Amino acid sequence: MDSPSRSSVIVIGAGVSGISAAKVLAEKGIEDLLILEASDRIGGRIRKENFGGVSVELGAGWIAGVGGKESNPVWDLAAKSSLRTCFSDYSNARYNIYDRSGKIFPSGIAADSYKRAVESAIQQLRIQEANPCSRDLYKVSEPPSAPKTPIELAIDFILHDFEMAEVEPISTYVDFGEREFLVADERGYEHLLYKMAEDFLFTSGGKILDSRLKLNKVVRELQHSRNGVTVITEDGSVYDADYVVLSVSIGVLQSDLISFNPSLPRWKTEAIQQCDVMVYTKIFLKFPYKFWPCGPGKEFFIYAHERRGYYTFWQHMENAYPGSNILVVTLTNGESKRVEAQPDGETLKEAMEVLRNMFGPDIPDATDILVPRWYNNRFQRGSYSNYPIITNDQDFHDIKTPVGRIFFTGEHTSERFSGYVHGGYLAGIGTGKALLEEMEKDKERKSESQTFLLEPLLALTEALRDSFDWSAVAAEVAAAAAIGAGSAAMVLLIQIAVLRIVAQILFLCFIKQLCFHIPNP
Ligand SMILES: Cc1cc2nc3c(=O)[nH]c(=O)nc-3n(C[C@H](O)[C@H](O)[C@H](O)COP(=O)(O)OP(=O)(O)OC[C@H]3O[C@@H](n4cnc5c(N)ncnc54)[C@H](O)[C@@H]3O)c2cc1C
Repeated sequence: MDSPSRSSVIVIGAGVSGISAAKVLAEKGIEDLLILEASDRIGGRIRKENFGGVSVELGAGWIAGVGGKESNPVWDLAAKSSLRTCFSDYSNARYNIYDRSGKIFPSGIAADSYKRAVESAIQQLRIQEANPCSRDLYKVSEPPSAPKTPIELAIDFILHDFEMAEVEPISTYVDFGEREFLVADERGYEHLLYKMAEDFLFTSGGKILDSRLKLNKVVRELQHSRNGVTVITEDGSVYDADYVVLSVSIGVLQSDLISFNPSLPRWKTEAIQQCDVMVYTKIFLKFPYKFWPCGPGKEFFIYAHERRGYYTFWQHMENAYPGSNILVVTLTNGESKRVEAQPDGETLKEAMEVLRNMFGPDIPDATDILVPRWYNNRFQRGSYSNYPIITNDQDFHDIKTPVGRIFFTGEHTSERFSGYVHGGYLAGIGTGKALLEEMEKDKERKSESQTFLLEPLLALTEALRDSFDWSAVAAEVAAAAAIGAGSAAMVLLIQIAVLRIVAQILFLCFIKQLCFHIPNP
């Protein structure tokens, strides 16, 4: 447990948005800045792990949105940090759709089904654009019309759960581009965060600056008032700050991990509850050798099953790490939650059965499996925010609007890029700047109100002091003495005189106090 301390700003969460907000503040000279992170590492949903001899990305893996008119800032950071990436195009997956007997659907059938599914999704979008009140009509994993055949189900899953560009309302997005690059670097995607933070969170020897970043600090309560915020962590530590930047995920905001005292206003809690949370799970399987096709256009393949999203989307890691013999299968939402709740051995059995359906009974067993659990992680509660495709501007506005001295950031507060690393990065920068402006305004308000009110109040104090008639009090006391010692009248007069002096002193003290504690207007 730490002893109480006070900072100008406390940032809660050391994911990409928390770090980018903190960087903006640190660069503008906010020295007493503190980051509190619940887990034992920085990165949040950017997380690498060593598996099967290479670094695999359990969370974000792609730098999405490259090659357009505007430059994606995360792509720029990656270039500056010499992060190794490889081009990755999962739209090719549509030509590698396997049925349950291991046959690949002829490309004509696949292309036709795909075209029909895209057209139907776009048609739904148009209906929704014309009738924005029906926003609940169209949500991921609630396909507008229920497709019947396994191939249609598989395509529908790919289109909606992977939000492929064809069905996104592109008009609302700044064009960072449609190309995607897979991070293939042993240092992991998180290397970008270490690079971002190296100037202000680490010593020159690479050690964490304990005065700036505290790990394993699970924030449980925020007590806030117009004068500041008190942050209380699970281990009983108490930290005071003028402002807090809260960068935890939308899933955490929807959970009861952090309580607010006083409670958040209704407009805020309603906006938070409006947003869906997507669960997206990449399961990694290590094999003794390759048995899947590996040529150009074969990085991704799809399994068409009558159960939507059942081990549908597969990728091999030969492009990123040749010779690694690793396959990745992606599950989402209901299937993710189901798999998170069962032992990994069960998941391995299911995945092997699917692979044997596609590639025959003689393929080798996987030698290792890695199943991330984003939904059951109480510091995440899901993978990323998933706003219904047509979302009311007011919801975005309310989700990021500060409540008193608590500022909200995170990928879910990014209107144009929610769900993405660059969304989190840009949201953090935006929140850092907004907070700096607020701090500046606060300073101006304080000095204005002080010069505005302080001077007249001080003048009033002086005038009262000067106008106090000491000689009249002395005369009253002398007159009382003349009337005669011991008389009741004299005692009364002396009491009145003393009371007047005490009242005057108290009044002067009160005015002085008032001058120095003028609250913010
Ligand atoms: C499986 C998966 C795949 C993804 N794929 C991609 C992709 O390919 N490309 C892409 O651009 N994006 C992808 N994303 C999304 C991307 O990872 C996120 O949008 C982004 O990393 C979110 O950053 P953030 O700072 O908003 O939140 P986070 O990274 O979640 O940071 C919040 C931090 O707050 C901490 N925290 C939570 N509660 C508390 C508490 N009570 N007290 C203190 N600290 C707390 C958490 O531990 C965490 O470190 C993926 C995400 C997942 C999970």
